[in-house]
Amino acid sequence: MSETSGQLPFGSDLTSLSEPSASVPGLHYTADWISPEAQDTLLSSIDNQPWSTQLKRRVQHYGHRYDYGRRSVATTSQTAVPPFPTWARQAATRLVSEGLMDQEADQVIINEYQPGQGISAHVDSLPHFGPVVAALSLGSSCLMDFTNPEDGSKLAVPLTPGSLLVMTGPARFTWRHAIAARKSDPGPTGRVPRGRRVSITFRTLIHPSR
Ligand SMILES: O=C(O)CCC(=O)C(=O)O
Ligand SMILES: [Fe+2]
Repeated sequence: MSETSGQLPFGSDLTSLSEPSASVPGLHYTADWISPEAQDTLLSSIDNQPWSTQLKRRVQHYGHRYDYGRRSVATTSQTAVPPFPTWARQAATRLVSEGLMDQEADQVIINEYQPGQGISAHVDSLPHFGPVVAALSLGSSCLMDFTNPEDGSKLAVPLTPGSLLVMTGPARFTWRHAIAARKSDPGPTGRVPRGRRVSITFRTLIHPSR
């Protein structure tokens, strides 16, 4: 794999991608972190939540709400933010027991992407979130684009359903991550159409009261 750029193999046969960290220091990818059955169960739990389906890009927070517009952790609406459901607590505990997070996550965000939707390049808020960010992918695959603003290095990481992506060190603090707003991704044998993707991101808050 190229050190600074390139596209990893992407397609239905992608089962053994194991080292995007070879190119992005601090990035750890685990395919099949949860089974297909567990993915179905999680998606059902998420889909049975009584939240709005009217939002263009559906977002749900647990534990605390982070307001991307204001770049702050919302305090006024704390009571409107549900505590972790059991499945989120179990996953947060597992992340610690497997040594992937030092501290148990106390904030979870769920993002839903319909084909054509993405997320612009960013670093998760440095003042608000701790040193490890872990994202679990459900539903459709997609490519996540990592860019190092210091030297322009790029890497596209395929996120397959059931996979876990953990960002630490430079991957967390320096590199930007993004998902292009498009309906398909380039693959080795042509375009790979996207379906609905749901991600669950686990983070720790540095200042929960701010
Ligand atoms: O959808 C994802 O996997 C990533 C979401 C993300 O980067 C974020 O909410 O900060
Ligand atoms: Fe992010």
